[in-house]
Amino acid sequence: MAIKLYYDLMSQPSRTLYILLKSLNCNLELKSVDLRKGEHYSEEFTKVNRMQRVPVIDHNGFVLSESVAIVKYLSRENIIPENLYPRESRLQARVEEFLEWHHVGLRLHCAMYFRVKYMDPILFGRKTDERQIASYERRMVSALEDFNSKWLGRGTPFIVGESVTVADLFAATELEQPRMAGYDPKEHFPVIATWAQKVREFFPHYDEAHVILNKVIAKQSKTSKL
Ligand SMILES: N[C@@H](CCC(=O)N[C@@H](CS)C(=O)NCC(=O)O)C(=O)O
Repeated sequence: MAIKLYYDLMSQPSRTLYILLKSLNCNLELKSVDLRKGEHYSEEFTKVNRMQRVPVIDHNGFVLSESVAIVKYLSRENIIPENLYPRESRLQARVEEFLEWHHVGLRLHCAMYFRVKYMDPILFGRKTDERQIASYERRMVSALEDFNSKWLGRGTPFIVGESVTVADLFAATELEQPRMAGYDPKEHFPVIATWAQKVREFFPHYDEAHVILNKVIAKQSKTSKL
């Protein structure tokens, strides 16, 4: 039986699951939910996820939201292999230590900067106050400094040691998001740039998952040059 993935490639945790599940060659059924068209508010999708958010999986009738809960479940079901989600207790704890930190330590700040600078003007048709943007940017940069020095930059190429895990994928897809609002963490943090390139090279579907995002960025830079 297939795993259905409800997703939108504009969503960071959706991209994580898309890249991960595609790389596993499992029987994957993709169910696109276009957030920009408000498809997540439809009656049909609300029946799938009462929280009206992506990503969601449906594994043989078992429906689950929240990306971290999803990767934990798929690991227990032996769908995510051990190299990406370690089974050894302490190694697994290290991955989960990052996943716990990630949501409030990194994702919150990158996502809020993206939301305030990029999404709000689109959604509400008004420009956000520059001081407000600067304040969100400061918080994001501080989070990136922590990520750069306290999770990376500790002498190993990846967040948990010598090889890629889901922790790296969650972080890498998140750090793509502020690029749409004009801030590329790779341009400011060389350690992040080196690590991000390795994560990108590891996952065969990484670029494919970022095609739409890259198109948005390319369109913006074309418009700003006019
Ligand atoms: N903690 C959730 C976050 C899910 C989430 O916030 N999804 C966003 C896209 S990244 C969404 O569906 N937003 C729709 C909305 O807020 O209306 C996870 O990790 O899966």
